[in-house]
Amino acid sequence: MNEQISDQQINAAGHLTIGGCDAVDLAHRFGTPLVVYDVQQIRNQIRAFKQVFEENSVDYAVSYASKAFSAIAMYQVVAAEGAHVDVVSGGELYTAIKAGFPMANVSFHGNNKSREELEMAIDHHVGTIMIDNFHEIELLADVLEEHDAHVDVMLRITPGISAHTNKYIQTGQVDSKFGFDLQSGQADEALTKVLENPRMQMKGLHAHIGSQIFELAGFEGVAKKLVEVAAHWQEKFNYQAAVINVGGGFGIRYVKDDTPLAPEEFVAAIIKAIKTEIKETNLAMPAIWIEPGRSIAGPAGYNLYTVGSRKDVPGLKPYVTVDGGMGDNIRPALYEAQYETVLANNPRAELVEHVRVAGKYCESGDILSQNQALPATKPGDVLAMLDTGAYGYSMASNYNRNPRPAVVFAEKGTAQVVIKRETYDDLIHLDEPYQQ
Ligand SMILES: Cc1ncc(COP(=O)(O)O)c(C=O)c1O
Ligand SMILES: N[C@@H](CCCC[NH3+])C(=O)O
Repeated sequence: MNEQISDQQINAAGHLTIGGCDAVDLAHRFGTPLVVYDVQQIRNQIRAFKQVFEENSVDYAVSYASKAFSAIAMYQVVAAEGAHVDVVSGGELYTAIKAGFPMANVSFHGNNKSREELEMAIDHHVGTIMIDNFHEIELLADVLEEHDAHVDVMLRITPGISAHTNKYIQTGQVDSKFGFDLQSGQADEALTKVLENPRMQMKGLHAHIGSQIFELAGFEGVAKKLVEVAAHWQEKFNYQAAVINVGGGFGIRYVKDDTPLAPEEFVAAIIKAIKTEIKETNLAMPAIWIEPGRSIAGPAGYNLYTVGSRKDVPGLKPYVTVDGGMGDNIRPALYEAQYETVLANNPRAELVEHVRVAGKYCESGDILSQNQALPATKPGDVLAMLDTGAYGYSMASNYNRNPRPAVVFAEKGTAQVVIKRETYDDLIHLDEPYQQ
């Protein structure tokens, strides 16, 4: 029996529900593979983060890292909940613009923003540019001059902290492609350049140590480090940081063995660490910004699949194959990420076997789960993979020319398509015949 499914999520028919909608009905109505978000859960997590700051009387911004899942509908929900967003590309920015997201609450990240992307940000009055490197300082200075514009900026520093997580998703260690190095004096040099430029308003400093982190120490360490840098900048440059942004990375539970604190508990510890450190300095308490992506989008998302073929070989774990796979969720193949999967039409059914949930892609590594306990299944059954809302659809591909799934938002018993399923015509839409 899966502990991630509460009794309230099972309806009278014994089916899994998502946002009050029957998951089997959703699969039949919209087809599979299908990505479904429980919108209330997105709202609840944003509210939980905001509440921690409010209870601690700290000026703050909860800035949803939209790389976890970007869609017009998602920006609308985040805006309605009064959170900010961070974007990392012209495409995410464009989507936020089309959603009518308040541009003052957008932060633009990225370690190689192009001139066109920076121009787009300046033209649309993006709130904050998160400067990552010296090339960007020059490029932004040029764009601001040409557009006769001003903008708030923050400097991303590399805090020199190796977070305890998969090495592919660590970002804060000294040897990282992101941000200004501290020890070699690059961060100081970057600050000098920004302070010299009257078109850049230096708002504060940022660091992000990685993703899917379970341990408090990394977050407390980054909080402490950022205050140290802020104190050093005040002493050396007489510069007062108005904002300290500690990034995101709060780990979530995917499988039974994952036992993270609740995401908002990480944030409470960060606030405490910053408050404690600030007392050791003459700094005024800055605003604290966080950038959670996974913890807002992840637990709210479900991938629904229909069971098709099956392969049994004596002595080997069976393969139960579904109609999606690495094209809609690359994380198991890329990071050996693990998920829980349940039978949507009877999540409480007795578990009778351990199987591999295989995808339909032409790749041996396309296994969504290596060891999933399941009840008896047959072709046509609907499986629901849990906690797929972050970095699932957002990293989806058209490998094997499979169309990407539809995305549905479910709330209070109503379901709406927020991203249509791709069609075969969508797949060839950009193709041009070769004139040979
Ligand atoms: C700068 C920055 N902020 C926030 C995030 C969001 O991280 P997560 O989804 O783990 O909360 C990332 C991704 O790791 C990031 O690079
Ligand atoms: N895409 C990664 C996280 C990277 C976060 C972005 N810096 C994942 O699925 O876990």
